[in-house]
Amino acid sequence: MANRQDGLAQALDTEQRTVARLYDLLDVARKRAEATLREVYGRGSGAGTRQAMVEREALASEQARRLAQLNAVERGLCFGRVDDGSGLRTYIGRIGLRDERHESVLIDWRAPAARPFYVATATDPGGLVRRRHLHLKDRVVVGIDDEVFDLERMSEGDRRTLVGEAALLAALRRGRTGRMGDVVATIQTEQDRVIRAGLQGALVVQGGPGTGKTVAALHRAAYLLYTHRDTLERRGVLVVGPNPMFLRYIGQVLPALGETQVVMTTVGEMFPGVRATASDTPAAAVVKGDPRMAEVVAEAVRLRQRVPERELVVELDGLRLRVPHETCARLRERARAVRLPHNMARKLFVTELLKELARAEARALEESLHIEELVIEGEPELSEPLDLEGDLDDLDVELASARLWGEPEVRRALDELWPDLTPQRLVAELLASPETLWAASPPGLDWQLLTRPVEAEWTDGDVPLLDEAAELLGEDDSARRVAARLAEEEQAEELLYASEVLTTTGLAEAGVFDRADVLAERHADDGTGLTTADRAVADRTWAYGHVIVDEAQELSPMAWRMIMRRVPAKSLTVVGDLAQTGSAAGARTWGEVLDPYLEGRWREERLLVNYRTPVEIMRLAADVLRAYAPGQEPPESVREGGAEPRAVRLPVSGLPELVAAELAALRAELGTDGETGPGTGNPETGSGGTGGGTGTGAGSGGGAGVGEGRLGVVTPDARHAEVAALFPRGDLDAPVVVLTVTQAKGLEFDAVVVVDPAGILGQSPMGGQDLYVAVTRATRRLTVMHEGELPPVLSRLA
Ligand SMILES: Nc1ncnc2c1ncn2[C@@H]1O[C@H](COP(=O)(O)OP(=O)(O)OP(=O)(O)O)[C@@H](O)[C@H]1O
Repeated sequence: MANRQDGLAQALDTEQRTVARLYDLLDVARKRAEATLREVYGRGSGAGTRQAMVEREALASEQARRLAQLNAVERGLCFGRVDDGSGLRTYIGRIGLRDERHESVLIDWRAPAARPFYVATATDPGGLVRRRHLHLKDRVVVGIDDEVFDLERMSEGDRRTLVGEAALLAALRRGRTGRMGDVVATIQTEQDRVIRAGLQGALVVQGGPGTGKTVAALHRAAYLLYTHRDTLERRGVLVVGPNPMFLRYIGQVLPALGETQVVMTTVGEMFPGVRATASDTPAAAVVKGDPRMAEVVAEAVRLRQRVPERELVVELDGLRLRVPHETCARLRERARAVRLPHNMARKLFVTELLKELARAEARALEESLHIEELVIEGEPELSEPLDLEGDLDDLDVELASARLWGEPEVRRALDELWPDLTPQRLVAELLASPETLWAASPPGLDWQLLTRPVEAEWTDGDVPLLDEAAELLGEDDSARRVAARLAEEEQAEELLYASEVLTTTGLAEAGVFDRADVLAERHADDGTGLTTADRAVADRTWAYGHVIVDEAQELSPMAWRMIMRRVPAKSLTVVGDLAQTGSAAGARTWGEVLDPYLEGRWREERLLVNYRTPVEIMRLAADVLRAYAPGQEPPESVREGGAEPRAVRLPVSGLPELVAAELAALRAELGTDGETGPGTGNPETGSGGTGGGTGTGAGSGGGAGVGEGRLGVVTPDARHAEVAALFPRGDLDAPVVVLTVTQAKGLEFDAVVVVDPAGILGQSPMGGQDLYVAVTRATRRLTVMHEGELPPVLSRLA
């Protein structure tokens, strides 16, 4: 025993020396980046061409970005080591570092050389004899976990240093922080396959609750940006999540990994300038998500291209300008035939119709002259009838057209026939008009479910319709382009000013980092001061280099159309669980949603191990799954030994007391766990507080707020307000959060109280799936609160 203790102390000592050296190198790298930054600013801003200024900004931006990255990796810089049979040790960390001789001493986790750390297994160790997990608190090595693949090939000394509780389980024992952390230290082999899959093509990641789909998808984003930096920095990566709450939950993961070129959004936010705040009934959501809605929108656009029944008549200064129905119809066909979007084709229609109006004006004038039988004194009487129309040459017509364009009466008439439309106006007016809906809908579509007042707020289901409309209408984006150019110029000036301030005031350390953060956001290539992400977000037609869709089972066919437009190269990661589909408009199979675009050219990886929900809770969840999604298999849990889930019959007014008791029980549990940290028994407690900042989550450096514990109360939609009113308002970081099932999707809590399971089951045709989602959110404790009878599917709790 004494020997083993000595061996461990020795191992800790050795690792400490290595780690200290790595931090020294990190410090050196930071100083270098700071010095370069200082030097760049020191060159002054007044002198030089615009070209020189742009280059200077680009260099500064690159260095600032580097600095931001070096700062982001402070916690848990190095978390692993692999030994091969020849005695070679390779250290794995959040970033790659080289020593003074330019030799690689720390391998970035995304680099190919780091792969063995993630893929070695007992049956296929890939030449490794040992994998070691290092646990750091600040810059100190506080724990070591070893997995030995080949004891025979280890030296006696090394054998004495073997230490080990599985790093993964240690990571999983932490209390939740309310934010997702990164898991670079404990990525599992099956997840590694997902993370490092090639950039090309579409990959579906199907897996039950808690199998690490989200975590793997986000690490994949970081991996792809690292491996295909050139392409993806220019084009960006889009991550689509189910709701803003979820985006806040995962929002910390990528910055902690040092990546800032990722746009995170929801379907409801994907149309610039629109934010979906209302929701549809399940039945309306199904109709809005139906792929036939593309035809409805297209028909709605066509219906706005009108011709007058008999003739167009415009009254102007006492004259009646008439254009016959046939002429208007011919012009409409001609404008449609160019196959341009509506607003572009309008230009053609309007130009031609103005010419017709110019001729009509000449005709009307001629007629009026005839009528008045105008005889001008001293002039010979007209022997020939007037032919003002025939006398018009092209230039006359053009001039007359321009004049007519300025007449409000004429404008009104043109707008009536072929209006300039925004997507918002088209869709709002469509949904507010039963006549148009009826006329635009194919037979069999329940358009009656869609009607709503014209001023109603947007829903998630409306956004793909707006996007569809924008495609068909086309944007006259000249005003937007001018505005964007002005904004860019303004930003460049601000940057210049800020640099001058920095140069004159000197670069205080804190100032460097503040500035670095700002600069790191800026794009190095174009000198405009906008990041790829900034530009992508503002541009509906932006083509991303890669798109990751999380909780992808929720998306309707119309939402898929919108997403596919954003990624013409069809480089996609689609992450979800068909057993958790809560939206009635969502997916039943992956083929059904993807084949229309990919024709079978997608592959699927399955994640089968649940890292969140303990065995005890999963048994109950499996009952729900069997009842409501009989074809689906629940994942296998790695956690066990937790509390058995229980049911409590109570009125809602008793909830605060129940929640307080659950929280106390949880804290007692976490408090105990907090005493027994991973590895050597050293706790890694309390270093991360509330999970803001760069919470490093699993096994690599604290940040989990152990001992606090978070509890989620999950309610049916209809009872959310009533339940939420019983608790002080809490966001994700608060100890108690009240959520609907939709909001809770993708999130997790140490303890969960599910309120009114019958209400959840009955709230939509997908109520069974909703209940499955609700009961799989807990990492430790689950309580079901019911007022009436417990639904039979939960009879295990009776
Ligand atoms: N390799 C790992 N190491 C440590 N923790 C992990 C690992 N994989 C997953 N986890 C943890 O398991 C939990 C569940 O992961 P995640 O939320 O990604 O699952 P999911 O498959 O997206 O779940 P859901 O379908 O319910 O949204 C998270 O706390 C995550 O940090």
